[in-house]
Amino acid sequence: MVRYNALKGLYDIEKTIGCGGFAKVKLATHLATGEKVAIKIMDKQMLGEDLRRVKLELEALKSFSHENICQLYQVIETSTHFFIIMEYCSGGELFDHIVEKNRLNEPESRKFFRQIVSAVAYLHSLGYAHRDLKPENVLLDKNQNLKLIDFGLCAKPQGGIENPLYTSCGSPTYAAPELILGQQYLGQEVDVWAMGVLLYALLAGSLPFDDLNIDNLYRKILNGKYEEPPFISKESLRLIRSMLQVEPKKRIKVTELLDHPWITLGVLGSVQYRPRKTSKYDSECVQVMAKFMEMDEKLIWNELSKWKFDYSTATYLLLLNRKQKDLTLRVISIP
Ligand SMILES: COc1cc(O)cc(Nc2ccc(C(=O)Nc3ccccc3)c(OCCC[NH3+])c2)c1
Repeated sequence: MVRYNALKGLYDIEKTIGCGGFAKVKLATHLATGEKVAIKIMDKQMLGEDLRRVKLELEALKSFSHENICQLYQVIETSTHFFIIMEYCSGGELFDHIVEKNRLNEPESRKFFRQIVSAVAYLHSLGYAHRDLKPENVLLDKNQNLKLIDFGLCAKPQGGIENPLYTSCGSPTYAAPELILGQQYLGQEVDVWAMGVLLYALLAGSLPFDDLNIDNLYRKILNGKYEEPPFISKESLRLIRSMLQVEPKKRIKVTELLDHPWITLGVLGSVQYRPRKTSKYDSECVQVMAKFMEMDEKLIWNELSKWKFDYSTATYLLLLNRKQKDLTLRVISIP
């Protein structure tokens, strides 16, 4: 196991839980609280011009605080590496959950899709588009709450989300027609298309557009035709159809999804997308830290409220986590 000096005394690395492109993700323990975290480790040499993307993603992650978005805890930058310490989503990938059950019924699909709508509406409200929504980037925590991950392709167009983007990115299977055609596009419209693919995957247990040959796949996406399995209800198919509109302007808007009849079926109200309450001062957690750091509470909060995403930020957020799980608040040692 490679040892990283930057993590010494702060985190204990256990195993690799994911790797892609220029990064690997490790399961680790935050030593001061004993809580599990995920650490995305990137070798700067291998990043090349992706270094700019990493910095964009970090700026984005620092501004996100939402129940259904994997939480950033700490950023450590050395001369050779970036370490992004994040929420550990112990329920693994939604994709595996769908495969395991073959497909999900409508109520379970609705529960997950409401959380996706909440997370994407929140992102869009901050002027960001995810641009790489796919089942592999949708994880679950141990209570089966959904967590969006991997904002390496997220974008905040200059001048606001209404302005077009040009970079073609994301995975072809979930890519909207305008992305494939290399046309300028709106991030939020591309996200709605990908949400349509996700909802289809939840209900059908398969993908609406799939082909091993990339040209056939592109043709199917541009054609916008897909199989409508008999076991999916008419209402569900109507909602999917409103998202998988080849013409971006004909596609339903995220704001229309918030109180869509399919989304609110039964007693469920419209989808809310307000931020998590972590930015609120929690005296119990601050007191626990103050006691162990032998510092004045006000001084601690003074530092914490700067949101430096240092080890103290990680400790505070992880103590909040423990409190929300009704676990004892303990700090073993803060270096
Ligand atoms: C903001 O959230 C981000 C941003 C980002 O750039 C990368 C990640 N990556 C993560 C975060 C957490 C996990 C994780 O907890 N995975 C896991 C846990 C238990 C069982 C199986 C997986 C992660 O997993 C990597 C593989 C997922 N495709 C990646 C989060």
